[in-house]
Amino acid sequence: MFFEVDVERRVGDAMVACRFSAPDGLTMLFGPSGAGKTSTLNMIAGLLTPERGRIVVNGRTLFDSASGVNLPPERRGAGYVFQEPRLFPHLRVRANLLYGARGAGEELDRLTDVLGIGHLLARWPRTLSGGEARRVAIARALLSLPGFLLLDEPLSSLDRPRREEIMTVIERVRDDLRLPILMVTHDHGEAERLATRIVEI
Ligand SMILES: Nc1ncnc2c1ncn2[C@@H]1O[C@H](COP(=O)(O)OP(=O)(O)OP(=O)(O)O)[C@@H](O)[C@H]1O
Repeated sequence: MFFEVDVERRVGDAMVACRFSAPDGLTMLFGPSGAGKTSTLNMIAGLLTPERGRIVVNGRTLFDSASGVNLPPERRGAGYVFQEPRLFPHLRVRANLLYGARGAGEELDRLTDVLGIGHLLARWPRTLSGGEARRVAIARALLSLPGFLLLDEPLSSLDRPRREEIMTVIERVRDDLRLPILMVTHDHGEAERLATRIVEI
């Protein structure tokens, strides 16, 4: 089973509850603004602690309130592409990509090629467009050789040709690398095309 998630927690005034399991492929979290999609990703990444519940990814228990398991984020193996790219502003693009990278040099070359960011390596993050920064964030997450991917609206602020390219990258990660992927979107077309299963929240 790729994901077995059952979490609950109050966030501000809202009660966030999410429960699903996914045997394989890409799971799409779909729901209205404020429903708790980002909070759910944060709980799975270990950035927010559920009040109650259990998170198992690829057979590894990351969190279990009943038995007191709560792995720290760095031991969970998540590659997280946040809603905003969150690049380190004091590091050029190349250093951002290499931060936490565990892949070999060829992997950097291959990914920069696939994501069309090879010409940006010497730039500072503040000089990137929204779409460029997002592509760097996706490459950075993949270069850490994660055990699974959390993608929070990774295609927003991209133009149509670039969206197509990134969707192809995501499909490749889903089908060739067979990494468990949990992704958030508001877009029906994206959900239909990429999702193995859709979880309404
Ligand atoms: N730091 C915070 N303080 C108070 N309330 C918060 C905080 N962060 C989130 N919330 C509330 O928790 C609820 C869930 O937020 P969350 O960001 O997880 O929703 P979402 O489904 O990802 O929304 P969106 O699609 O707009 O990104 C919302 O009602 C939000 O207002």
